[in-house]
Amino acid sequence: MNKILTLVLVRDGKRILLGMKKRGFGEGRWNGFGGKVEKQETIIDGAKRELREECGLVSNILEKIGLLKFEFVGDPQLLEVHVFTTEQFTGAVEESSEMRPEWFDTTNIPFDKMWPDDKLWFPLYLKGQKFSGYFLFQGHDNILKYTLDEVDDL
Ligand SMILES: Nc1nc(NC2CC2)cc(N2CCOCC2)n1
Repeated sequence: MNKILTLVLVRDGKRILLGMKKRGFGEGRWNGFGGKVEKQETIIDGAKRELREECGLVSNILEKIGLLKFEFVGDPQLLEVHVFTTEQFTGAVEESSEMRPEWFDTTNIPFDKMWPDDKLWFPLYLKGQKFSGYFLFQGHDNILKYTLDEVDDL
Protein backbone atom coordinates (compact mmCIF):
# COMPACT_ATOMS: atom_id res chain seq x y z
CA MET A 1 0.00 0.00 0.00
CA ASN A 2 1.53 3.31 -1.08
CA LYS A 3 1.98 6.16 1.37
CA ILE A 4 -0.03 9.08 -0.01
CA LEU A 5 1.61 12.51 0.27
CA THR A 6 0.88 15.96 -1.13
CA LEU A 7 2.98 18.78 -2.57
CA VAL A 8 1.64 22.27 -3.28
CA LEU A 9 3.54 24.77 -5.45
CA VAL A 10 2.44 28.39 -4.89
CA ARG A 11 2.93 30.82 -7.80
CA ASP A 12 2.68 34.60 -7.99
CA GLY A 13 3.48 35.50 -11.58
CA LYS A 14 7.10 34.60 -12.15
CA ARG A 15 7.78 33.98 -8.48
CA ILE A 16 7.36 30.67 -6.68
CA LEU A 17 7.07 30.20 -2.92
CA LEU A 18 9.30 27.48 -1.51
CA GLY A 19 9.93 26.48 2.09
CA MET A 20 13.17 25.41 3.74
CA LYS A 21 12.23 22.22 5.64
CA LYS A 22 13.40 22.71 9.24
CA ARG A 23 13.05 19.11 10.48
CA GLY A 24 11.98 15.63 9.56
CA PHE A 25 11.79 14.11 6.07
CA GLY A 26 13.55 16.39 3.60
CA GLU A 27 15.15 18.56 6.31
CA GLY A 28 17.60 21.08 4.85
CA ARG A 29 15.97 21.13 1.42
CA TRP A 30 13.71 23.72 -0.26
CA ASN A 31 10.36 22.30 -1.34
CA GLY A 32 6.76 23.12 -1.94
CA PHE A 33 4.34 22.65 0.95
CA GLY A 34 2.71 19.33 1.77
CA GLY A 35 2.98 16.08 3.61
CA LYS A 36 0.76 13.30 4.86
CA VAL A 37 -2.94 12.84 4.08
CA GLU A 38 -5.00 11.96 7.16
CA LYS A 39 -7.41 9.00 7.07
CA GLN A 40 -10.52 11.17 7.25
CA GLU A 41 -9.61 13.69 4.58
CA THR A 42 -9.42 13.76 0.81
CA ILE A 43 -6.04 14.23 -0.86
CA ILE A 44 -6.88 17.77 -1.96
CA ASP A 45 -8.13 18.70 1.54
CA GLY A 46 -4.92 17.29 2.97
CA ALA A 47 -2.96 19.47 0.54
CA LYS A 48 -4.89 22.59 1.57
CA ARG A 49 -4.38 21.78 5.27
CA GLU A 50 -0.62 21.28 4.89
CA LEU A 51 -0.34 24.51 2.88
CA ARG A 52 -2.02 26.48 5.66
CA GLU A 53 -0.14 24.71 8.48
CA GLU A 54 3.27 25.06 6.81
CA CYS A 55 3.18 28.62 5.45
CA GLY A 56 -0.03 30.31 6.56
CA LEU A 57 -1.59 30.63 3.10
CA VAL A 58 -5.16 29.57 2.41
CA SER A 59 -6.18 28.38 -1.04
CA ASN A 60 -9.46 26.93 -2.24
CA ILE A 61 -8.27 26.48 -5.81
CA LEU A 62 -5.58 23.83 -6.18
CA GLU A 63 -4.91 22.46 -9.65
CA LYS A 64 -3.68 18.88 -9.87
CA ILE A 65 -0.58 18.92 -12.06
CA GLY A 66 1.46 15.85 -11.28
CA LEU A 67 1.78 12.38 -9.81
CA LEU A 68 5.21 11.23 -8.61
CA LYS A 69 5.95 7.74 -7.30
CA PHE A 70 9.11 7.02 -5.32
CA GLU A 71 10.78 3.77 -4.36
CA PHE A 72 13.85 3.47 -2.13
CA VAL A 73 16.21 0.52 -2.48
CA GLY A 74 15.66 -1.77 0.52
CA ASP A 75 12.43 -0.09 1.63
CA PRO A 76 9.09 -1.75 0.72
CA GLN A 77 7.10 1.47 1.36
CA LEU A 78 6.38 3.29 -1.88
CA LEU A 79 5.63 7.02 -1.73
CA GLU A 80 2.91 8.48 -3.95
CA VAL A 81 3.14 12.30 -4.15
CA HIS A 82 0.15 14.18 -5.56
CA VAL A 83 1.40 17.54 -6.86
CA PHE A 84 -0.80 20.64 -7.00
CA THR A 85 -0.29 24.27 -7.92
CA THR A 86 -2.19 27.42 -7.05
CA GLU A 87 -2.06 31.06 -8.08
CA GLN A 88 -5.06 32.07 -5.96
CA PHE A 89 -4.49 32.27 -2.24
CA THR A 90 -5.14 34.50 0.75
CA GLY A 91 -3.36 35.16 4.00
CA ALA A 92 0.13 36.24 4.91
CA VAL A 93 3.14 33.99 4.42
CA GLU A 94 4.47 32.99 7.80
CA GLU A 95 7.24 30.73 9.04
CA SER A 96 6.11 27.56 10.81
CA SER A 97 7.85 24.96 12.94
CA GLU A 98 8.18 22.89 9.76
CA MET A 99 9.04 25.44 7.06
CA ARG A 100 10.83 28.75 6.49
CA PRO A 101 9.12 30.18 3.38
CA GLU A 102 10.88 32.35 0.79
CA TRP A 103 9.93 33.65 -2.67
CA PHE A 104 12.16 32.64 -5.58
CA ASP A 105 12.20 33.80 -9.19
CA THR A 106 11.28 30.84 -11.40
CA THR A 107 14.51 31.52 -13.33
CA ASN A 108 16.51 30.97 -10.16
CA ILE A 109 15.19 27.86 -8.42
CA PRO A 110 17.70 26.39 -5.90
CA PHE A 111 17.73 22.86 -7.34
CA ASP A 112 21.06 22.05 -5.67
CA LYS A 113 19.29 22.35 -2.32
CA MET A 114 16.12 20.46 -3.28
CA TRP A 115 15.19 16.82 -3.70
CA PRO A 116 17.16 15.50 -6.74
CA ASP A 117 13.98 14.63 -8.65
CA ASP A 118 12.82 18.26 -8.70
CA LYS A 119 15.30 19.38 -11.36
CA LEU A 120 13.83 16.66 -13.62
CA TRP A 121 10.10 17.47 -13.38
CA PHE A 122 10.11 21.21 -12.54
CA PRO A 123 10.76 22.18 -16.21
CA LEU A 124 7.56 20.36 -17.20
CA TYR A 125 5.67 22.16 -14.42
CA LEU A 126 7.07 25.57 -15.41
CA LYS A 127 5.91 25.12 -19.02
CA GLY A 128 2.41 24.21 -17.82
CA GLN A 129 2.62 20.51 -18.61
CA LYS A 130 1.01 17.86 -16.40
CA PHE A 131 3.36 14.99 -15.61
CA SER A 132 3.59 11.49 -14.14
CA GLY A 133 6.87 10.00 -12.94
CA TYR A 134 8.51 7.10 -11.13
CA PHE A 135 11.90 7.41 -9.41
CA LEU A 136 14.06 4.68 -7.84
CA PHE A 137 16.26 6.22 -5.13
CA GLN A 138 19.31 4.80 -3.39
CA GLY A 139 19.27 6.71 -0.12
CA HIS A 140 18.02 10.28 -0.31
CA ASP A 141 20.51 11.72 -2.79
CA ASN A 142 20.90 9.24 -5.66
CA ILE A 143 18.39 8.45 -8.40
CA LEU A 144 19.24 5.02 -9.88
CA LYS A 145 16.58 5.20 -12.61
CA TYR A 146 13.41 7.02 -13.45
CA THR A 147 10.60 7.41 -15.94
CA LEU A 148 8.85 10.75 -16.50
CA ASP A 149 6.00 11.38 -18.93
CA GLU A 150 3.93 14.40 -19.91
CA VAL A 151 0.26 13.50 -19.49
CA ASP A 152 -2.98 15.16 -20.59
CA ASP A 153 -5.02 14.25 -17.55
CA LEU A 154 -4.35 13.08 -14.02
N1 LIG B 1 9.87 17.61 -4.30
C1 LIG B 1 9.71 16.43 -3.65
N2 LIG B 1 10.48 15.38 -3.98
C2 LIG B 1 10.35 14.23 -3.28
N3 LIG B 1 11.19 13.19 -3.64
C3 LIG B 1 11.14 11.90 -2.96
C4 LIG B 1 11.74 11.77 -1.62
C5 LIG B 1 12.47 11.18 -2.84
C6 LIG B 1 9.42 14.09 -2.26
C7 LIG B 1 8.64 15.21 -1.97
N4 LIG B 1 7.71 15.18 -0.96
C8 LIG B 1 7.57 14.04 -0.05
C9 LIG B 1 7.18 14.55 1.33
O1 LIG B 1 6.03 15.37 1.25
C10 LIG B 1 6.25 16.54 0.48
C11 LIG B 1 6.63 16.17 -0.93
N5 LIG B 1 8.80 16.36 -2.66
